[in-house]
Amino acid sequence: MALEGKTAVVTGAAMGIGKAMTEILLQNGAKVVLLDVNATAGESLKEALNKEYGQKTLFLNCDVESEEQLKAAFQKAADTFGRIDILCNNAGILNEATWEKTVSINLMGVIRGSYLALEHMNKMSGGQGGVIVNTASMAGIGPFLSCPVYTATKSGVVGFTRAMAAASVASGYGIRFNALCPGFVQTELMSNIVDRLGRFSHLTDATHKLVEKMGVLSVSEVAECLLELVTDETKNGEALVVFPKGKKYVTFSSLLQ
Ligand SMILES: NC(=O)c1ccc[n+]([C@@H]2O[C@H](COP(=O)([O-])OP(=O)(O)OC[C@H]3O[C@@H](n4cnc5c(N)ncnc54)[C@H](O)[C@@H]3O)[C@@H](O)[C@H]2O)c1
Ligand SMILES: CCCCC[C@H](O)/C=C/C=C\C=C\C=C\[C@@H](O)[C@@H](O)CCCC(=O)O
Repeated sequence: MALEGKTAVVTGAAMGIGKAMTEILLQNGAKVVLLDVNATAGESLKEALNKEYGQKTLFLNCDVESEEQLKAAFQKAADTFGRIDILCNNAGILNEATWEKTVSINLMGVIRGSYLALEHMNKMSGGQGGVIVNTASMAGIGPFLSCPVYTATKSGVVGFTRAMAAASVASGYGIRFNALCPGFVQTELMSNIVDRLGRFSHLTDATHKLVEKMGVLSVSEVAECLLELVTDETKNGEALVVFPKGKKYVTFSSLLQ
């Protein structure tokens, strides 16, 4: 998929991985609608990006926990740029103390965004198709001992993404669905780890040891992998794991073989 003339929506776009995703999509010719609850960071980033890339971005203050806000944001995106071709369901938090909120944002927010995007992208209802990339985590592939609920949300994102990829093929939606599964990435989400682990804060040292063992990625390394999942039209139903040493497409064994 060439990105010139295409429009992307990125959730959690104001900082971290979402900001890097936004930048690489702009660098490759797409228009980008940034959605985030952090209006200060989002507006500031939009201004900076419009200076660098021309009027090719829109920032909308949007909470992925809200069906109403997401619905309005997708409509504004379509009204402004005429189409939605790419969705990056990236917004996410890590907080085992507020685990219901973690589920609502990380998993339910991805489902909400995917279903609302279908209304605009689905070839069976007048859309032009496209691609949806859901930001999961390496914790969505292997259990992360100090974050069981976070692990559950990311495992759910992987499962939902793969099922939607199959449903899309069977239904003729014309939309590819892929999961992006980074290891540890240097962002705000990795700050104050002890406070994020809630009842598992006694496992902070074990977590730090895992970080040391696995290393830490830059947001740019993750964004490069997003670009691959967006532009390579052979990729559908994939889970791409990203490590500091490289990347790997996960092979899932079939239960029927
Ligand atoms: N940092 C890592 O080690 C790492 C690794 C793998 C996966 N991830 C995932 O990557 C995604 C981005 O995380 P990050 O590391 O860039 O974190 P971050 O905290 O730096 O950025 C997250 C962004 O999402 C926004 N956000 C949070 N809740 C929101 C909501 N309800 N609605 C809209 N926006 C919201 C925040 O305001 C922020 O701008 C998350 O899904 C996270 O689980 C992170
Ligand atoms: C505290 C920061 C949280 C960041 C969350 C983010 O999503 C990153 C997750 C990164 C890695 C998760 C790794 C999970 C690994 C498990 O599969 C574990 O079982 C691997 C054991 C590795 C080993 O000891 O050989």
